[in-house]
Amino acid sequence: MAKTFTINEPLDMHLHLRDNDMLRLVAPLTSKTFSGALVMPNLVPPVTTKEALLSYKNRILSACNGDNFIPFMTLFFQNNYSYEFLEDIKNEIIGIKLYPAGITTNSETGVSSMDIEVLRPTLEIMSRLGIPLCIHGETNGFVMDREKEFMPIYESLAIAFPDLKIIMEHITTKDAVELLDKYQNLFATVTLHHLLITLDDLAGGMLKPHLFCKPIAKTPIDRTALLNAALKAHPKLMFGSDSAPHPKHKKECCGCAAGVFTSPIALQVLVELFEKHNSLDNLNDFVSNNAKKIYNLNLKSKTINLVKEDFIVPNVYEYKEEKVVPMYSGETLSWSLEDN
Ligand SMILES: NC(=O)N[C@@H](CC(=O)O)C(=O)O
Ligand SMILES: [Zn+2]
Ligand SMILES: [Zn+2]
Repeated sequence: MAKTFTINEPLDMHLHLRDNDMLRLVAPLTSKTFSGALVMPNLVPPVTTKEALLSYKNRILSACNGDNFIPFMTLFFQNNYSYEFLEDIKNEIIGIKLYPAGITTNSETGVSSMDIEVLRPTLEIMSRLGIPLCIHGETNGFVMDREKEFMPIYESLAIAFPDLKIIMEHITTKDAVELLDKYQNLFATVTLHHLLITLDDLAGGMLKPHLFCKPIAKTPIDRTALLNAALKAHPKLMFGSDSAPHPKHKKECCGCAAGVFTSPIALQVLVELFEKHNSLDNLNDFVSNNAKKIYNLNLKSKTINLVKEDFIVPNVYEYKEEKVVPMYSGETLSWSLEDN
């Protein structure tokens, strides 16, 4: 008999759903298997108004085929948000996402300075209203050092705003894992791919554009630290795939866009990984319970069964003119979704 594993209310706490046909293509691949996901606001233009946020949420829901799925919406951080605006939008959002300008895909209108005094007015309002702050934490230094160089900024923010929940998004370093235990108000997401790959997988042999993302994959020491924290379901660490689809022609070209597309394989590979390390007992915490506690989420029940049967990852997912290549395209995974 096939071996099975059950995940209750899986959550993806860092997801890019894009818009238009790409949204129609990728949203069902998450809404089918996850109970909810924190949706990133880095559209072009970014989500900065209540109207844009609510209409994006409606477009997401209509792309989800009626699945039992909650898109947790985020707003793109700007320094000029007023108390009235944030109080009014508070119940529609799970958090606000801050990007240093130009540091990653569609972040051009992000903040041009991480100076605490510049950020203070908005962060004080968020702190008072209990709105979490999600951050893409990289400087514009040497690419392998960008996250490490951002650590003092996380520390200053954690100290200056003790009541503000700060989420270090898609952490990739041992330094970030260690910082989690230093400040009560610091939390983090980690992706699937950063638990699996290092810079070697991306660029050690033939260049693999589909593994290129920001922050870039780091060293074996970093990967081990991330993996150990995930496998023990560190209570301040949540699963956030950072599944970031880009059209195939924008990945397989000169000037490859940053982002790894993992939505359709995430749960299967997580089960495989946690099984391999004898940690399946912790997987429900890592992929659901930790996020529920950190963000105080109430969800409708949703049970996802996986079976130990081969799943051949499609070479490409397509809808109309859109084509997107998933991580592990064409490879065989050892776990599948039950109804696949
Ligand atoms: N991770 C990435 O490499 N890309 C993300 C943006 C982000 O999460 O930084 C995207 O939107 O494509
Ligand atoms: Zn990012
Ligand atoms: Zn992202």
